[in-house]
Order: sequence, then structure tokens, then C-alpha cells
Amino acid sequence: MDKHRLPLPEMSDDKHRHKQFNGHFDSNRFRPPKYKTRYVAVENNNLNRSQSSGSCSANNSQIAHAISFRGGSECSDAGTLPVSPNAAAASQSSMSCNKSHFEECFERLAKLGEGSFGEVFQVRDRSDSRLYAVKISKQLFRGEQYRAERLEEVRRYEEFSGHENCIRFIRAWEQYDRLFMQMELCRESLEQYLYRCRHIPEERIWHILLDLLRGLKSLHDRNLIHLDIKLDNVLIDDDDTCKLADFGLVIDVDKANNHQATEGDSRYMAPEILQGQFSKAADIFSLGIAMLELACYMDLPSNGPLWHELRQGKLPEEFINTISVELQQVIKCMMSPEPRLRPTTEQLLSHPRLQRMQKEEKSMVTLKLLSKCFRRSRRALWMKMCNLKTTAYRCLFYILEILHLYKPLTAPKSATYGNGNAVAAAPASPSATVPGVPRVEFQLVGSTPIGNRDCYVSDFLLAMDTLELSQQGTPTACGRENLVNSTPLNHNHNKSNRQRGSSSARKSQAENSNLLAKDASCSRANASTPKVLETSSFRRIRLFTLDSDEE
Ligand SMILES: Nc1ncnc2c1ncn2[C@@H]1O[C@H](COP(=O)(O)OP(=O)(O)OP(=O)(O)O)[C@@H](O)[C@H]1O
Ligand SMILES: [Mg+2]
Repeated sequence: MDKHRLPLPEMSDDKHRHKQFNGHFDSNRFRPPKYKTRYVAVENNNLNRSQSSGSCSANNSQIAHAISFRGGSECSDAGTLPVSPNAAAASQSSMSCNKSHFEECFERLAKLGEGSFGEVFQVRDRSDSRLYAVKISKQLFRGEQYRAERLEEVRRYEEFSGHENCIRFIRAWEQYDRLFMQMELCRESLEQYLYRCRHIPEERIWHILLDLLRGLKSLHDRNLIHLDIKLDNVLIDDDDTCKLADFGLVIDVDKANNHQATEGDSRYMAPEILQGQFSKAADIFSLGIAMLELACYMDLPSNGPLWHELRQGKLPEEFINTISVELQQVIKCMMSPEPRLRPTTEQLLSHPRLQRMQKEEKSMVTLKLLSKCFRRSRRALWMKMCNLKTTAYRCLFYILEILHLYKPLTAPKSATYGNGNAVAAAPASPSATVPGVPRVEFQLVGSTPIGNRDCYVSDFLLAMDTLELSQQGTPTACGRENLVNSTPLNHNHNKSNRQRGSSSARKSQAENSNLLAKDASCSRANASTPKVLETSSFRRIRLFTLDSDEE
């Protein structure tokens, strides 16, 4: 009976759905396995490799070989590993303790993702302690042809590494019949970003489209096609710039139509690929359908009637109507069933909306540069003004001193207060010698706010200057009658007469909090003493932070 059971009908939805997310991100969940058409030898005349023949032999594959296509065959050291001082030691020791070049050079921190060809890890490079991503090919090199195909990816990564919207490539090597590629670490893929945000504002969608069109244009300008454009193969860096990645299927258009191409993910595949037609327009279709997925949070079918509908220009109303008509039109023409009717990257980049954004970007760059220049010159001017002000005060004191209206302070004597603590005595009050004038002078030195910023002249001075000022300065807190305000520096200095040998104002600043505590207890003992403004010490710290921010 069991043998004659009727086959179960295939369950398939007849309606488009939103993307599903079951709590944890699995990059492979929606990715059907790639169908590899055939293996064809790829020309690798320019491959720099010290021992390119026999790489699959057991012995030779134990040794790490650098892979580089840069500079053609003239690049003599491309085949020599290690490439960094640390790696040099690594290479020596790896021979002795059986550690791979990867393990010697990197600390593996996390797995970032996995595709049909490789696993990608977040690593820390031991030579510079920076974070990178390293992609390790999943399958062993099964032969020279397969190896050459994998190495083609290195050539492409190197080729597009300099473009702002393509992933930055660092270096590649092979060992144990595997390919290792070190590249810049990105924050996340566009697919991960979509799962995280779900609803992406349309303004952002346009920016993503602009980034990707720029990246794709750099390929198309060289007559190359990507063939695997999808959200998972777009990475976002820390500056929110989208970058094209995964150049594993990149191929010259002419070669592609010579049966040498491999199809990418079927969910993003252009319809004409089924007839073996590979063109730049196929990339435009893939980008268009990826934008549809991104803008409408739509789950793309990998086959079936819905797959065909999307390729016949029938876009589901309930999804497409959620976005603006302008974006709808762009997506629709990118997904046109007829490849010849699809716009090129250049035509798309000249879309009024994208043109406007590019202009805005340009002016933003200029504006950013200008504002940076302005901030720097403003700061320089500010410092000069402060110096001038200080000089003016000094001159004023000097003149007053000549006119005998002001007498420089002498070192204060020690005094003992009621609580038994010996503290520095208040300097002789100038008001005692010349009535009326000096009090104003003290306030000028000790507590003049500059402009509308919460800071003091002394804050802008070098350590020596601040000490000089404080010597002219404000009387100590304890037992003082007239003090209205005091910078902590002056207060600090007077209180720390015991440490007069110290030449560093910063050091005394560090001790400020201690002294303030003592001061507080002193104040408690003598209730009539006015309080010192403790906030001033906070202001000083803030000022330094402010300066470094502006840098
Ligand atoms: N530089 C990087 N920074 C951060 N994550 C990365 C980086 N490179 C790759 N990834 C993550 O690893 C995943 C797989 O990488 P990649 O697409 O290069 O592998 P693949 O095997 O060629 O994939 P595919 O099946 O698409 O061909 C990416 O989707 C991404 O999530
Ligand atoms: Mg990929």
C-alpha cells in the first residue's frame, strides 16, 4: 500500500509575502544553493605566485603563498609570504608548530557570515591590532582550474579596491588548498540592515541606490559584469556607505557569453539568464529587484509562478504602492522584461533625483571643508585674543605698579586656625595699602569670564603663566572676608603654598579636589567664611575637553 501512495502536492504560496524573521539572523536561510554550470579554465597569465605549479600537492599546499595580480608578473615579491614583520615570525613558527598563516597572523573574533563559496570571520590583525574581515574558501582546491577560478576573485577585489563603493581589499594568500582574503571590516550587509530596520526611509533607499549605481558603474565601465548583485553582497561601512562585495562571479561580458559565466542567486536573476544571455542589463535587473525588496520589505521568490510574474513586469500592487511614484518608476524600468529597455548605470545616475543628491553631496563636502577651516581659524583667533587680553592685563598691572597703585604680593605667612590646621595665610590685602583700587584688580585676574564661554583667562595660559597669575592672586578661602569669586587655580595655589616647589600647574590642579575638601571642612569651622565656587574646577576640565573636540 505504502509503495503506491500518491505524491504530495507541492505547497507553494500564490501570493507575495513580506520577509520573515524568526528572531536570529541566518544569512543562509533564504539562499538557494548555487547551480554551477561548468568549470572552464580561466586565463591566469598575470598571476604572481612563487610556486604556481603543483599547488595542490600535499607538501606545497602546506606553505602559505601570497596571491596578487597587482603590477603583473613584474611584482617580484608577491609570491613571498610573510608580508609583515609579525607575519615573518609567524611564518617561521608556523612551520615548526603546524599553525596556519591565518592563525599566526590573526586572532579570530567572530563569524560574520557565510556564502556558497566562503566563510567570513571578524579578525584582529596581530601586526597592527586592527579589525578586519577574512574570507576563507569553503571548499578545497579540487584542481588547478577550480583554484584559478577562485583566484580570479582576488584579481577583481584588487581591481576595485580603490573605489569608494567597492569593498577595500588588503591581501590574499593560499594555504592547505584554501584561499584566504583579508579585507576591510564592514558593519553589516544590506540584508542584515533590512532585517534590523524593516522599514527603511525612502530618502535612505535613494542614497543606497546612488552608492550601488556608482559601484556598479565602475565595473560596467570596464566591460565587466557582477552577476551576483543582491542585498547579501552589499556591505555597509561605519560611515553608512554601501559597498559592492563578493566579486566571485565577476566576468568580462564577452567571456560570459562564451559559456564561461556562472549564474548568481536565482531570486535576483534576470529572466534572460535562463537563455544564457549575460549582459550589463542583467546586473541592472538584479539591482532593481534588490531595491524592490529593500523598499517594500518583500520576500523574493527563488522560483515558481511568482518568480515569473516579477520578470514579466507584474509587480505586486500591495507592495509597490507603498513607495513613491518616482521610485516605483525607477524600479519598474530597471526590472523591465526586455534587457534592451533597461537603463544603463549612466542613464540612471542622470535621473533628476539622483543628480540633485549628487549635487547636494558635493556642496556638503565643500561645506564640511569650509566649516572645518572656519572652526580652526576661529580657534586660532580666539587663542590670540586671549593672549592679547592677558598681555593687556599684565601691562595694566605693570603701569599700576609703576604708579604705586598696586603692590605685588609677597609670600604669605603660615597661620593656624581654630581647628588646629596650619594653612597658608591670606596675602596682605592690597586694600590695606591703597584703598579702593586693588579689589577690582584681583577680580580682573582671578575671575574674569571670557566672552560667553564658561572659562577663565588663566585657563588659556601655559602652566608658567597660570602660576604667575595665581601668585598675584586671590586670597585663600579660609579666614578671608572680601572674596567674592575665585578661580580654583588661584585658590589652589594659595592653599598649596606648601608645594610651592612644584612647577606644574596641572599637578596642582589634580590636587585641587583634595584641597577643596579641606577647604570645605575649614569653611565649616569658620561659618562666616564665604564659599569658594567649586564649579570652577569643573569648568577648567570642560574647557580642555572642548579644545580637544575642536581639534
Ligand atoms: N568585509 C566584510 N565585512 C563584514 N561582513 C562581511 C564582509 N565580507 C563578507 N561579509 C559577510 O559574509 C557573508 C558572506 O560573504 P561573501 O558574500 O563574500 O561569501 P560568498 O560565499 O562568496 O557568498 P555568495 O553565496 O553570495 O557567493 C556576507 O553576506 C556578509 O554578511
Ligand atoms: Mg555573497
